[in-house]
Amino acid sequence: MYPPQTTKWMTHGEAGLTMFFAVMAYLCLFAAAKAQDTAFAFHAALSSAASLAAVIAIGNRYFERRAAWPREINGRPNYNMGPIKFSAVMSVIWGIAGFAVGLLIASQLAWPSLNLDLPWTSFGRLRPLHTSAVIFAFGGNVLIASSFYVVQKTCRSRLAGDLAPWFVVIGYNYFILVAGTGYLLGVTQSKEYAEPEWYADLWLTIVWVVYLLVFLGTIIKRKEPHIFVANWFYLAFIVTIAVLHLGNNPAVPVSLFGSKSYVAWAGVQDAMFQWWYGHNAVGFFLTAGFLAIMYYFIPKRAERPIYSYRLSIIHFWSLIFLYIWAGPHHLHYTALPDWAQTLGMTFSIMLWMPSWGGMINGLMTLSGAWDKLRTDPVLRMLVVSVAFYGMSTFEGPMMSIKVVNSLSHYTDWTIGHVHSGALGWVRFVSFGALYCLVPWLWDRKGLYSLKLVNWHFWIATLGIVLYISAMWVSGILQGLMWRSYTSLGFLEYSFIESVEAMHPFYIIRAAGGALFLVGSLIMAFNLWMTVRVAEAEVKSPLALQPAE
Ligand code: HEM
Ligand code: HEM
Ligand SMILES: [Cu+2]
Repeated sequence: MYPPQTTKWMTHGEAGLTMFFAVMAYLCLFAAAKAQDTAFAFHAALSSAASLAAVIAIGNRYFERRAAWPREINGRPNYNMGPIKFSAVMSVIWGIAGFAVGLLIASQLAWPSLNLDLPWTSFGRLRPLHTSAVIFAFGGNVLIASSFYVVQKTCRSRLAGDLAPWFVVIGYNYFILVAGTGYLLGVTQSKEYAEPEWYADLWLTIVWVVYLLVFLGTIIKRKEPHIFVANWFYLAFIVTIAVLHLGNNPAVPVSLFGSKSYVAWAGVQDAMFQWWYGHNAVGFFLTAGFLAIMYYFIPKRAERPIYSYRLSIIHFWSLIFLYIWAGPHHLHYTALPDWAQTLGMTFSIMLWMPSWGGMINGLMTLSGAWDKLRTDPVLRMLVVSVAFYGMSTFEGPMMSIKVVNSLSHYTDWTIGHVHSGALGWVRFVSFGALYCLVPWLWDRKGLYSLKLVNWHFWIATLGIVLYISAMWVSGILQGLMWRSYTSLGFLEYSFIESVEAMHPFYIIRAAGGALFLVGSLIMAFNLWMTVRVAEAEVKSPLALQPAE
């Protein structure tokens, strides 16, 4: 916090960060000069420029800010909303980019000539760009923005740290920029959902630790005795992602000045680490974090208390305990010992129960307010997301059963499962949260247009239905074609015949993706107009300015 006197001083954070970035600017410039490959040179030069920009930005902020800020505004803590606004805007931008790349790779699978015969635009490089953009860039920003909002409001305390929250949101988005441009340039450590190379991983580690400190610090100085359940889910998300990131990514760089590294683990241990990570990234990034959103935004929007607070606590502990063990269901029928596969399957089946407990808790929160589904499309989006959550957490345990997996694995069925969770659950709950957050953050009475939310809802829902039903049919068809034998024991179909059979479904999927993208453009327009023209919340002209 700023010292109370009116003479202006640099805070420890401002001075420390300025020095840190000044040193970084120099070191990165040095690394760029010594670089062994062009991608590394590019990233080092970019980081040097970014560090310099950070020094200038911190200096500017110091000269322009006041000497001291009020601790309270109208009897409420001086909440820090600036970094949240930044993250919310970034999430929409990345979301649209990620969906557009999704549509492009979907079209490439239908019409391979769209690969353009260039390395930068090939499916292999664009696919991780898509997955990282939608999961980490869109999803990550929604999670950071909403967690910073929820933790402040439910703890009734301003975000811990002064520059630290800004460091988290800008640092995180810088990580995404480095990761994404790296994929296009062919930099990857070839671990799914953990593709960024060692230097990007190190940077993310620093950012993530600061994120944890800001979140914990805010909880520690809370004025509310109770820690609301959403914060438990956010905390599990932050802590577990840190552990997963550290466990999956130890690597030895070939050179300190080159992008290539070799992962420390080898063979089946590497596979196990990778899917312990991959599965729990689903469990703690795509599930726990968004469940936190569910537990705050649905009650808030429906103006009802959580159906059962006790169930939410049981939901929390059982979910985090069971998720951690289920990773081996990604490695059925591989070199992984059979007992480990069976363990993964068993825990996956058990996982169905807490998942549905959470779903029921979310849906039943609407008891007594069901009529709002008719009038409030934002609430409808939130509730339908929970229904999709229920659907994909029924499908997942089913697919983890070994005999079912022997059909579904390697096929589009998995892709369908992913997108029913990703589009139906993760995206819809995020859209709902953004529709709530933007008017709150910019002090608007409401959204620019609820009608447009309604259009978004129906267009996107149609897109999801087209996407996942096409993948179910093509996945099962693929699986059955691959395992069908003639009476003489030969394979009935060549592989290329199964590829040909997919063509119509890939077109349907691309159409579904296009609809989903159109829906999100409608959302971006609506949110933009909300900030620009929607009626502002009436404020007293004497109201104090919040510190951002
Ligand atoms: C416009 C919407 C979208 C389209 C058209 C789309 C399309 C695709 C395509 C074509 C693939 C590659 C499938 C393959 O390799 O056979 C893919 C993979 C993937 N997408 Fe999307 N996607 C969309 C939105 C999303 C969203 C919102 C998420 C969010 C969380 C997501 C997460 C993933 C993941 C995790 C994979 C990898 C799946 C796996 O390896 O099993 N996608 N997507
Ligand atoms: C109880 C909950 C769940 C269980 C037990 C479960 C189980 C499974 C299984 C068995 C697979 C297929 C593995 C394979 O054959 O390769 C899978 C893949 C996947 N699931 Fe789930 N799932 C659950 C929920 C979810 C949810 C809610 C999401 C998304 C938000 C999700 C995202 C994914 C992704 C991204 C993959 C693809 C991983 C890859 O191969 O790249 N899952 N899941
Ligand atoms: Cu899994």
